[in-house]
Amino acid sequence: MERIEGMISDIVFKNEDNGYTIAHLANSDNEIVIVGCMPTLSVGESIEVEGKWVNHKTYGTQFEVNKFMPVTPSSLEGIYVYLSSGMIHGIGEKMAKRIVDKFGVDTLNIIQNAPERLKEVDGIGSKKINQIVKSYEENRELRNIIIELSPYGISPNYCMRIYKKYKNKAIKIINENPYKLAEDIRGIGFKIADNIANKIGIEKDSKDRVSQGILYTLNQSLGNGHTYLPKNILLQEASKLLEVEFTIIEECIISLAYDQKVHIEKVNGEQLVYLIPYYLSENGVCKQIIKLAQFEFENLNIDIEEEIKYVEEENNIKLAQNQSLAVKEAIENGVVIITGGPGTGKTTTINTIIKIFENNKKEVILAAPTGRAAKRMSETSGKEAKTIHRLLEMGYATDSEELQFMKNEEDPIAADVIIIDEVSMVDILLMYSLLRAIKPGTRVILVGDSDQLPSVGAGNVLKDMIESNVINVVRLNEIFRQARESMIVVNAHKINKGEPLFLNSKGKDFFFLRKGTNEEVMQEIIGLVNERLPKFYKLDKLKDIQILSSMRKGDLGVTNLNNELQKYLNPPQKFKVEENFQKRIFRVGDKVMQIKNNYTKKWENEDKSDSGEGIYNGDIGYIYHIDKDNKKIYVLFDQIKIVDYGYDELDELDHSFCTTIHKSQGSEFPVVVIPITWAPPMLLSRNLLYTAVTRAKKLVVLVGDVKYLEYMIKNNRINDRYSNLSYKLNKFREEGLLIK
Ligand SMILES: Nc1ncnc2c1ncn2[C@@H]1O[C@H](COP(=O)(O)OP(=O)(O)OP(=O)(O)O)[C@@H](O)[C@H]1O
Repeated sequence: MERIEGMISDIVFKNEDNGYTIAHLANSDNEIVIVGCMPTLSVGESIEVEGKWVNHKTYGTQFEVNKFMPVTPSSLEGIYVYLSSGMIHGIGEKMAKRIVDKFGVDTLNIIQNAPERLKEVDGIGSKKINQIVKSYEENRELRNIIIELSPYGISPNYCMRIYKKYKNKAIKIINENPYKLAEDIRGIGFKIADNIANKIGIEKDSKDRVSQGILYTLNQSLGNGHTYLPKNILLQEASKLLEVEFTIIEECIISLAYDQKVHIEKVNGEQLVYLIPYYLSENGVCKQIIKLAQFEFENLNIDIEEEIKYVEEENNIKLAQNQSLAVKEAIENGVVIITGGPGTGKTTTINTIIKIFENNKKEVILAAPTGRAAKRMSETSGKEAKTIHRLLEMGYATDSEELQFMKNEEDPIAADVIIIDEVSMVDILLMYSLLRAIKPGTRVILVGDSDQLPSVGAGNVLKDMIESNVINVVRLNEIFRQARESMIVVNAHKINKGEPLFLNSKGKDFFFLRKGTNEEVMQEIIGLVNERLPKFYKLDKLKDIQILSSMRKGDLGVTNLNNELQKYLNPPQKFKVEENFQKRIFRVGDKVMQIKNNYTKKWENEDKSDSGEGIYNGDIGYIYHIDKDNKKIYVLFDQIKIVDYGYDELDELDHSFCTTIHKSQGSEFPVVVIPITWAPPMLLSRNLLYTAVTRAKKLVVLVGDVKYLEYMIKNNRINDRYSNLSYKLNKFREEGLLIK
């Protein structure tokens, strides 16, 4: 039996007769679906459930509840979480437990009114008491948040997140607009915010509530990649959420449009509703691409054929017809897209383009959407490549607390040619930020593989641009001899075409190991990564091998795989310091991943002779040192960058012995191991398999049941995204604004 604690964020179904309930339970790790007899459950309630994971044929992985019990936020657990949260200097988890064991519910009262009594706890002397009292005072705001929000069922853990986000403005913000919590705090949904609003006395059909519900619905849809929602879909979704009539929602949509919070666009008689930044970005991308593409360049006075020949001789290759075409298009046009799968010569083409421009004294700048993709581009081109964020000089403007791009139309990037790699990962907002910072006259070359997973953020930018037929596109479709020898490359192309794969050819680099149950798959993966692969291929088990899973939850999901793999790949040892944090163990030597962009996170090398800023979503590092006294974990990224994380920043780190396929986008690893087992159909998709397989450079090992592999190859149901970019590019062209 497993136990999970969390807060009820949604009740999906309740049978009033027998109490059978389906609900969402959210905690700091994730949100899960729980099912069982829980007749008294209400949204916002903190509970602990006991039961087991099951796979439902239609609804996927669920937690079947045997027993559930309420957790009162002001209970000992709450006080313990508050004390051990890292907010109170001088108290760690063990000390917090000793204090709570000693004083129980009276703990906070003792700290405030009789701190001397803390001496009754082992390990606390006068110095520590002073520290505790001082930070207790400093934490007045957090305490107030806990007191104020506890009655709404918000646990201290969430209070801490709220505090971290809003600091001392928290109470004011929540009282003015409790719905902001749903937008800003991971794990708090609209329903919980709505619960607070309800208790504050906000009416069900009040304009504020309905407007917030509409904005929330649109914000949620961004998570599915949509840049807008058709009005009829928005009405349905919002009325499900708000339980009010369509007419009220419609009125509020109009008034939101009037207040310039949303934009309503009519397309072929249908109304589409956008959040403003997404509307501006979609239009902005169209306009800017047009300007860049329409620019009439002065003749470079070069013989392109000769230039290509020169580079070919220098590198002892002969470009394929489409590679030469790509080079020509790049030289003659303001904008070109070069697309192709693995091994089709994108890198070779980019390098030829760079050489020709540089031979002609043109300044070429390279960039990619992630740190890892930029690093790889630097390695393959031998020339510095930046992240797009760095290229756009993300930073703080004077008098502003918001991070923004310093490069824009007023201060554009100075370059003759800008080449962007891995464009499939660029979302609509970033594409607009990039294009608006490029002045007409600069050539833009966008390179990517449109069959990879689309960007995490909204939009389907690369695919839409290609499908629009408005921008010059060169498709590289020849797989070169050298690449053809790799079954990884050959099979990747087969996956794309929906064909059966070549598996287990002797001496090759693509294997499928058949295993039946989840337990067998798990044991096989552990055996492979811990012993057989490192021994046979002389690999470093942590650095060279990456396990990728399509899911977070379940036996073979990322969370569980990480827990299991940690036991084998970095087991506890006497000299290895470790720290428990929210049910996870962080241990020196652990492989970890930064899970959100942190543009201002500082790093230094060991002797402090080099330093910089920025650790990005998906960056992988290793725990290097844990300083328990100062509550800090030091992580080493890229072999030189040492970054310290306070215990209150550990929600930015995940273990990464195994990561999701989504997070692996833009990265490459020598060896990739992927469990292939049952998962919800949307996670058994062709492009997820394609992205996972193409991350490997030397070896792919799939472990599981071949029937799911076959299902994935056939399942080409790409989750459609609402995006209007392709349509708009065409519209502009029809109106004569774009000369192809
Ligand atoms: N015109 C060519 N003639 C012969 N070999 C080529 C040619 N172009 C590329 N190759 C070779 O084909 C292989 C794949 O090329 P390249 O690395 O440029 O492709 P890519 O599309 O960037 O691949 P990936 O996405 O897998 O990195 C390399 O070994 C490269 O040397």
